[in-house]
Amino acid sequence: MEQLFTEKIHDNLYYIGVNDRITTLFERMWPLPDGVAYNSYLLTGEKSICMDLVKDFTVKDFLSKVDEVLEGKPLDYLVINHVEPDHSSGIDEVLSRYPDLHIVCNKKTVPMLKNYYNIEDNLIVVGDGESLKLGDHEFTFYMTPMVHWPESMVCYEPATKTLFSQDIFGGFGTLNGAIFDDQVKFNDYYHSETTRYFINIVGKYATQALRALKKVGELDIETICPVHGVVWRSNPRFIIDLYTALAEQKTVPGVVIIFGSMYGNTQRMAEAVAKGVAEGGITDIRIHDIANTPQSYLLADTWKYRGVILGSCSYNNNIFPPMSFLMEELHHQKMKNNIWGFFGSYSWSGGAMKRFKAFSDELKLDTLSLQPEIQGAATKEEIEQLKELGRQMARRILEGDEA
Ligand SMILES: Cc1cc2nc3c(=O)[nH]c(=O)nc-3n(C[C@H](O)[C@H](O)[C@H](O)COP(=O)(O)O)c2cc1C
Repeated sequence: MEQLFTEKIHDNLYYIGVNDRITTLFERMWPLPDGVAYNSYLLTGEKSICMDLVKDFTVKDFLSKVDEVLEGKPLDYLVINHVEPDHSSGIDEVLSRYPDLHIVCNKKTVPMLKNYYNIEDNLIVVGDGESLKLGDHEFTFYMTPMVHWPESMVCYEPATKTLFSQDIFGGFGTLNGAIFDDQVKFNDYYHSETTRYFINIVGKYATQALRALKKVGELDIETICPVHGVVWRSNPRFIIDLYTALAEQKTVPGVVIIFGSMYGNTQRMAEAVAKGVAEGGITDIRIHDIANTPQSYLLADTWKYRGVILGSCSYNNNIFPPMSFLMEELHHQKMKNNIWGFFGSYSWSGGAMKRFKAFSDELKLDTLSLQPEIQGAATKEEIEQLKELGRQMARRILEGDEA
């Protein structure tokens, strides 16, 4: 069991979240090498109000924290900014402890609460830009649809300039004793875990995220309380700017090469391409074997690097299946700021290169003209061609930098 602690954020506002060090894959897909926190917040005063809940198996710790702050007083309201079960599946136990609890939500949340939890009573429905007084606290709600669920909203308390931002501004990683941005070395660890969280969870809704960030950016904010990751009390602008840069997909002038290879021939081709990229003057180059690297990190690097080069062997008249899965996810991401390169290998009638071409055409990708398709083991001349593909990519990236 984790060390239980609550933390005062300011007068009448407490952190009552929990760390999950047990779940190894977020949404059963995205690796959690250092767990994740489910943040929840408790406001006290004339009425007690909880902002979002926690995942069902952590609810016992959560309820202990509620007890610690409320000292036997009842919980009056629960604001559900987002129904995703990592923030709501503890609700049955919370309701059995506090049966008179009223739930504040929006109209899209109502059918979801019925659908997941058979909850229909004691609901207070708020709309976009609407204010609501609960005891001596007053909140304004803003809808942020599809960031990253349809019913997602944020809740702002003007009196304290506090934003309860649900998944927006969240990141992977537990909170290790400290909860505030000024208590952690954000750039050492949380930065990459926040970036990966954004790309894996929110990335495919980047357009909606930009819309939400614009709305939120107009508020006068002193504290941001997200449902994952650190609480921003010293420099909330930092996380707003980081999320905005991610939503705009600002790429760096480097190249990621992702290859799929069963017997090593395509891997050797990837090494030759990388050599060409390096010869072309690019210093930031990553190579991933698609079979060894979780999709989560592949998506993070394709989002990050301006140059993306995919290479694959053929498999049953098609492309290597893990590459097919990656392309399906990349299709959802709708990335706009990359330069793409492709190479394929085959032995008889091919398959990989056809898929790459269809992918590039369908998404109207900015693709390099040289697209080597190589039978079996690459010859000396073909290795030179692969290096030229790398050099072509480097030229495009560096030209772009000068422009
Ligand atoms: C199970 C399997 C299925 C394959 N399917 C095809 C295919 O449909 N068309 C083709 O041209 N080559 C096919 N190949 C051949 C490989 O694409 C070819 O051997 C390639 O050079 C393998 O590259 P690698 O050494 O990087 O794994 C297949 C190979 C295997 C083992």
